[in-house]
Amino acid sequence: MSFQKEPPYTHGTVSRSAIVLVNLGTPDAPTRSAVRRYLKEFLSDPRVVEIPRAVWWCILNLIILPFRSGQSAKKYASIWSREGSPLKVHTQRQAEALFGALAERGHDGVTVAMAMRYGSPSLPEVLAKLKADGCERVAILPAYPQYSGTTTGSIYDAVFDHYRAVRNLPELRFVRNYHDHEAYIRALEHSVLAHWEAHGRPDQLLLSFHGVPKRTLLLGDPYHCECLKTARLLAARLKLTPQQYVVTFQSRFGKAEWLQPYTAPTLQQLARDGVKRVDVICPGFTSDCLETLEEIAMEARHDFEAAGGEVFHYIPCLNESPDWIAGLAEIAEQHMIGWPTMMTPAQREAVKKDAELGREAALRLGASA
Ligand SMILES: C=CC1=C(C)c2cc3[nH]c(cc4nc(cc5[nH]c(cc1n2)c(C)c5CCC(=O)O)C(CCC(=O)O)=C4C)c(C)c3C=C
Ligand SMILES: [Fe+2]
Ligand SMILES: [Fe+2]
Repeated sequence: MSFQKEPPYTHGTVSRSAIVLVNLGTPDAPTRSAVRRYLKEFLSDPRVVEIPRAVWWCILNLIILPFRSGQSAKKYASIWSREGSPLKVHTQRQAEALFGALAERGHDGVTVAMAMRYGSPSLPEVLAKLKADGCERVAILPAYPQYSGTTTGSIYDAVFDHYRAVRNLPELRFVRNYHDHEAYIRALEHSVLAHWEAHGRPDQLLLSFHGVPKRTLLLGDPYHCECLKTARLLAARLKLTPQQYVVTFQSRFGKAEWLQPYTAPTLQQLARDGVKRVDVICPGFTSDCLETLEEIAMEARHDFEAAGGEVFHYIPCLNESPDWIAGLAEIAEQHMIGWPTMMTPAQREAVKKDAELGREAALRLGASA
């Protein structure tokens, strides 16, 4: 292990602060080879699949990647937009809107960047760029409201791994979760109410969260409890009785038991039980993506209708809704307490000048060494 060469510390610099909005990641293109590259990186993360490495290496490389890459590529092709993968497009727009919202709240000196845990732009490249730009304070804001070791925990790993080689570290803050944050629940509530105002109310509201292996719950992962709390808080805001909503888990992967009840069989059962209209919301996803647009809005709709259900509504993710951008700004603000984010133009000028002085000093030192 060797540390990076860095410019010498320049005393008295008014440095910058940054928020990094981090999402899961997505392939670069809806093609077999791009999906394979993405799945290989994602599914090689020991936080995601907790199977002894040698055994998993064989399963992943000999079975999963050869078969799943092509199948998933077809699914990605069905949701791909002209601008690219919906997950990345929404995360980028959220970052831009968050920058605007923070500026409006007076946090002029704050950079907002987006990064992907897998694929691009990668966390290491984004964190390195922030350092090069003189950011000495970094807050990591995962796109996941509910904490899970498989997602949020893995972002912590990637951030720490990156900084292992850095000598002069920034001040670091992590948003661990916001499953019960007032601003998040409020944004969900408004999104559901707006949908019901436009389209009327369903017989049942189904809240579908991404699943994880049941084993992770038994080993202490709080994800399941946080999903249930989100659901309970949202149902209370919507004044729903326990009979009017159901919580399910989707996207099961492999043969092991995952969190139950599963989304698709529940929808089929609801249809068989005579539920005519169901509305589905996916509160654990803050951006629409493959799992919501294909697995829910296409596949799950088909499952419900094929089992006799009549009307299926998918309520979109929070994406760039003004309520959610305000929510993100509130959450970010709470993690910037104590940061000198309200820079005057003179202070910003000083940042630039100090950075130039630092570079010049580094060059002089380099030349005389
Ligand atoms: C193999 C195990 C998986 C675990 C554990 C897991 C947890 C998990 N994932 C999300 C959010 C997303 N997952 C997405 C896609 C996706 N997830 C898995 C597997 C696991 N996820 C796979 C193999 C895939 C790829 C698609 C496929 O081949 O089926 C996505 C969408 C990405 C996109 O490009 O649109 C998201 C978002 C959470 C929140 C989570 C645990 C809480
Ligand atoms: Fe997933
Ligand atoms: Fe899926």
